[in-house]
Amino acid sequence: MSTATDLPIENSVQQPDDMELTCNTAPEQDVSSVAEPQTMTVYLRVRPFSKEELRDNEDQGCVVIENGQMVTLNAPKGSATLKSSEKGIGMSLHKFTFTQIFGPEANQAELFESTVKSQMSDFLDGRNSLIFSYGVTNAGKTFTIQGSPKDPGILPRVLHATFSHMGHNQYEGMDLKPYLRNDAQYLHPDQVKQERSVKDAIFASAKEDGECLRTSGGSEFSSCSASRLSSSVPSCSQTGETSSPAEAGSSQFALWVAFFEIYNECVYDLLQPSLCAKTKKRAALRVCDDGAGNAYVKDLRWINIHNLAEACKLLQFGNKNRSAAATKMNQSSSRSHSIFTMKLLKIDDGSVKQISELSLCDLAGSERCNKTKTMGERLKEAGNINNSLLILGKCITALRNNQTDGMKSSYIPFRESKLTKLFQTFFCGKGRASMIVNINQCASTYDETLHVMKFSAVAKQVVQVIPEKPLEPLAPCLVGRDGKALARNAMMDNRALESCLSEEELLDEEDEADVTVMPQNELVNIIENLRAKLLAERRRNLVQEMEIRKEMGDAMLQQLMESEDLRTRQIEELKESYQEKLENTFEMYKEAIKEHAYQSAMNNLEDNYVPLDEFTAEQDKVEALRRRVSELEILTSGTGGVSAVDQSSQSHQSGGEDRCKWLYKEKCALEKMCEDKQQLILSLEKRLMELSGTLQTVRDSFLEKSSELEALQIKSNAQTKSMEELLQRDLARDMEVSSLKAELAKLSQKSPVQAKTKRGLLANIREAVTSPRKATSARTLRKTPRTGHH
Ligand SMILES: Nc1ncnc2c1ncn2[C@@H]1O[C@H](COP(=O)(O)OP(=O)(O)OP(=O)(O)O)[C@@H](O)[C@H]1O
Repeated sequence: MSTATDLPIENSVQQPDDMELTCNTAPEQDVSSVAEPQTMTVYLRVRPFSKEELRDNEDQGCVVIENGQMVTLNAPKGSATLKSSEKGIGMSLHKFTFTQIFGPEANQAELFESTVKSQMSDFLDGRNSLIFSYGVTNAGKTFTIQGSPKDPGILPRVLHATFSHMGHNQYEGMDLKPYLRNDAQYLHPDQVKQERSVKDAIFASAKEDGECLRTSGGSEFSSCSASRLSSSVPSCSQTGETSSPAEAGSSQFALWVAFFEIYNECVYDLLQPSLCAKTKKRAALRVCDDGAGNAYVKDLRWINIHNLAEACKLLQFGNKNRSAAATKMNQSSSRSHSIFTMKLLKIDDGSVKQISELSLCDLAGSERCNKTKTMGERLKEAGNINNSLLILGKCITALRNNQTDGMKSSYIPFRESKLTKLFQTFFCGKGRASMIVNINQCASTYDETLHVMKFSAVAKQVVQVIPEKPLEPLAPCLVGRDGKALARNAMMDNRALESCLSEEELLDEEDEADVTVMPQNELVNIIENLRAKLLAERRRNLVQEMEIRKEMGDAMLQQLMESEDLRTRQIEELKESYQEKLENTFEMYKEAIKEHAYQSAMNNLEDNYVPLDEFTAEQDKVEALRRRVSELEILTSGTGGVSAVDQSSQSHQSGGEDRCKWLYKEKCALEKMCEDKQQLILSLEKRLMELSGTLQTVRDSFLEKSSELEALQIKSNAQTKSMEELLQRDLARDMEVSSLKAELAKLSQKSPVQAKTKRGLLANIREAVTSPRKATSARTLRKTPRTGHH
């Protein structure tokens, strides 16, 4: 078994020729019992050339099957691939390996035996499976899935094997029916009746069509396949590959099938009887969510079948409804993805114990518009087909990328197409998917075939985790006749699904759950759960909010304290600076006052200057007077006690009293004088201050005036200069005038006419009046220029 080393589509184009694209090869492995992750199983089937193709020289050796697992693709002449490789872009030869390759000679039985059987076992053992065929149009996809009446494909063989497995243990009740995606429900007898009538109607219609088609020879698949299969194909139980009916014990089985197609992104039920009436427009079905993340087709018709013949009739009926539209490449080309789904209900004691699903999907052709020369409606179809295939490719690439790079979790666009939405569960651990790639060997479709091969190279790198036991959610939830759930496995393994889904997808509101079909108590439970979740979420949010608020409060407090500190420091600094400034100002004032006091003192000294002799004499006088005063004071104070002095100076008493009075008066006068002097000093000081102020003002104004004066001086200097210049010019002119006068005088002395002119205008007029001859000549003289002018 080789290892998976395939490169993604983008990279593989640039690989060197000798590099191989490989995939896991496990043809013989029974994967049903393996719980280990596996890469997706991808088979290749190469169909034989048709006569027309050989005639058209389509065989150019494009596809060379090297061995059971490897194939080489050689770009033929005229293909875009060859042209690109000639330009140095890409290469002309590509190698691919597959789980197993089936050449043109491989028949349907071989294919079934080697491919689908393991998944068949899964299905019969209660696990889900998906098989889809992929390839360009006309590559043999439908042939592989359905086959022909002579050569039945995988689907009839699966059905045959299933009925063989069920044997006689079929549940005949028809009152247990699949419900939603993985559940089952009990039906009322009325509902059972209804089911039967629907089935009969389909079979009646199929019978008519069968007759019609048989006569025209156009039927691809008919009930004759059933008889062919029954006679030629051994059942699984016969080959011992799956559990036999005996092993199933007392369990009974019910097989329900549905057949639908996805056409232009709309889901249509292929088992709707009304479809046979061609005038009626088909009703598109909705893809809903069952509440556990599984998509299902709402209102899809499920038919309970009991044998292969019934299954074949349904297939025939459904095929007729398929949107088979002619294209240039294949007149019977299917333009839709058709899905045939089987649901096997394992019933014990009248209740469903297990439900498994097996879907076979026949994808529409993967061709591109330019090849098919599609127009109008066909172009729209091609767009939708290619889009859903593109989304499938995207999903598979994203799955592979997420799996190869554990750190990566890119969005997987399952919800972007109906096809991938329905297949999603198979890629998320809820079932196994395998792919059968169909190719033709035609040179004309080489480029498309190469694209398909590259896609499959990516697909087979997708890892699937297949559980050993059936998954819990696959076990059914039984819904009673009243619509209430009868049993439910509480364990919902959403983890696997969530790991594949992005948050975006989980919150996708478009993904509507079909609540109308849910029983009431389940809805109540859902509401309760949601309420509990909401409460828990609110609580968590509240705690989170409180924590955030606390954090914010702490941060703000810290910030406030820091700013408070800063402000206190700033205030201290300001206080200090102001204090300093104040002290400086105070010192300045002190100095100024001192200076002023000194100046005042000096001025006073000058004013009150007294010569030294006078001052000494005066001082002596004052001293004498002071002595006398003190004597007198002694005398006056001791009048009563000192009788001796009284007696000795009795005669001088009256004179002393006078003297004392005088001295007292003198003293008072001196004190008054001192006081006056003091007042004078004060007033002088005041006056001095005023004068200083005035002086300052005068000085300021003086300075101002000086500067003005200076400016005026400069201006006047300039004016003086200009005046001087003018004067000089006048002087020069005067001199010129005087010289001219002198010259004139000289000339007048020489010529009398000139002198006469000098006499003035009045004298001239007078002279003209007195002398008519002269006046005429003067007139003549005045006229002359005028005449000359004319
Ligand atoms: N393995 C095969 N052996 C013989 N004939 C085959 C084989 N595979 C396909 N064919 C024939 O090739 C033709 C085209 O096959 P088929 O209709 O299955 O192609 P397809 O891929 O389903 O095309 P589309 O996508 O348009 O539906 C049919 O006539 C079919 O019988």
